[in-house]
Amino acid sequence: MQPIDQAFRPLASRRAGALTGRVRVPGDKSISHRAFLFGGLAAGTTRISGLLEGEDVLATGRAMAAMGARMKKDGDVWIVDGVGNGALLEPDGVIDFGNAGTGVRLTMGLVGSYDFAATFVGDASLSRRPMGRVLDPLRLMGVQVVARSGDRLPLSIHGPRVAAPISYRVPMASAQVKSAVLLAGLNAPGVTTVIEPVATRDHTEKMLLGFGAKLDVTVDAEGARHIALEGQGPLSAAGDLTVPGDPSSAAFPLVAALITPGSDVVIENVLMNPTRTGLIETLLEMGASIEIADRRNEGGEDVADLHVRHSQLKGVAVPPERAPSMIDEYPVLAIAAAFADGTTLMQGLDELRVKESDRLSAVAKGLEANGISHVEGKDSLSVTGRPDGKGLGGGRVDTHLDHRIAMSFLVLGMASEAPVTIDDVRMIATSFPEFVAMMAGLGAALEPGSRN
Ligand SMILES: O=C(O)C1=C[C@@H](OP(=O)(O)O)[C@@H](O)[C@H](O)C1
Ligand SMILES: C=C(OP(=O)(O)O)C(=O)O
Repeated sequence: MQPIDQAFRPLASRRAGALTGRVRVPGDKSISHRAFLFGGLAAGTTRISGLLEGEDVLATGRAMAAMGARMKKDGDVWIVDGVGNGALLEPDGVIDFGNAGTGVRLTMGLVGSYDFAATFVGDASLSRRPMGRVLDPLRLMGVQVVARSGDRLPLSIHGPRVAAPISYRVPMASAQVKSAVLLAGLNAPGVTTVIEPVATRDHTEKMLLGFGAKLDVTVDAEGARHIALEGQGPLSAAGDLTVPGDPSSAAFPLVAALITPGSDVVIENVLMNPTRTGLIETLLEMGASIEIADRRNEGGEDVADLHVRHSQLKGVAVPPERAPSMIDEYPVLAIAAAFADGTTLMQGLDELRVKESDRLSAVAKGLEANGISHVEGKDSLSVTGRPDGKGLGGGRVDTHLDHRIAMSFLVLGMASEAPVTIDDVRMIATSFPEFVAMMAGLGAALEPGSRN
């Protein structure tokens, strides 16, 4: 049967020998969203280099422009003129965030403490994802919400005349929820505190400090982080801001090189913030040859060049407490595990069920279609590998509007015995528009696939 959406663009990936060369992945997606958000909010001009121009981040840029920020490009640099803290304008129309969970959740937080209405929509994937995790703390601050049942998009919010600062303990490991509450606190009088029992990526805290916010982080006896933000203070433009390479994008050429015999690849300028390096740690435990070269600090973040060579991997148990530092990397770790000697056990994966797709189920179905031995649990996945790749591949993978499922299974096809086809390549542009060209430049064979 023909797919209903005639625009689906299948892509096939087949084994074509070693991957070699030097590459630079695009800017970090989390930092790029925040660069547009904080640059658009802070008074003055912020010049952003290395910004990821993926669809998710551009949606955040458009949202900030709809609320009064001005942005333009000068060569490779984005120049953002912000409105000043507390001075966002009511958007005229509906704000469309497409596929972007980070974009919509952080922006809902940011505007939640404004006495105006804002309406948010997204694509079919985003409209299935839970928004209650952000709306619940916003309601405590006095925000009115009209949402589809189950707190899903499309939804409208209207902030109170004066938002109440709150102290909020984040019930799940989520940097998006932490950030949404802090951003709402920027326009509330007094101190808003987020208590984070499990540490997640810290870009919001670091960048808010860089923009001059008064923010204080302490750790209690149980190890929970308390992030206290003083609301309604001035935010001033950060001047020049450089976005380092995205470790979640680097994960794809990294795993592709590890599993494809003869490969030797350097990935330059990768963010090495410890809240983001769980995949590298895990792959090193699996026996990966990854040389972390030229560690340096750029704009307040550690970066390094990763020199990766094909390696014989072995299965490991990934500790569940590592999940927040590699949450977006489990799909591609499952592909690395398919080539490891023995079984790789991944636990603590409940959050994977509420990403762009139910990633636990999407990965398991993709592994199934390609002859990879695995067990899917409620919040776990174990994968048993075939180091020679024999008998692997030959399947067609449903990507469910999920860029990371698409890229992970294309990486599988680079080393499996039979080719792998994904149903649709388009979502890759949300986070890594250069992926297909970059991988082809390293020697991968990617070509249009058949529609059925
Ligand atoms: O704050 C961020 O920039 C992100 C946080 C994570 O989501 P959760 O907060 O839902 O874990 C991650 O999966 C997402 O890609 C980016
Ligand atoms: C989960 C992701 O993004 P988001 O939540 O921003 O859609 C991701 O990029 O893997």
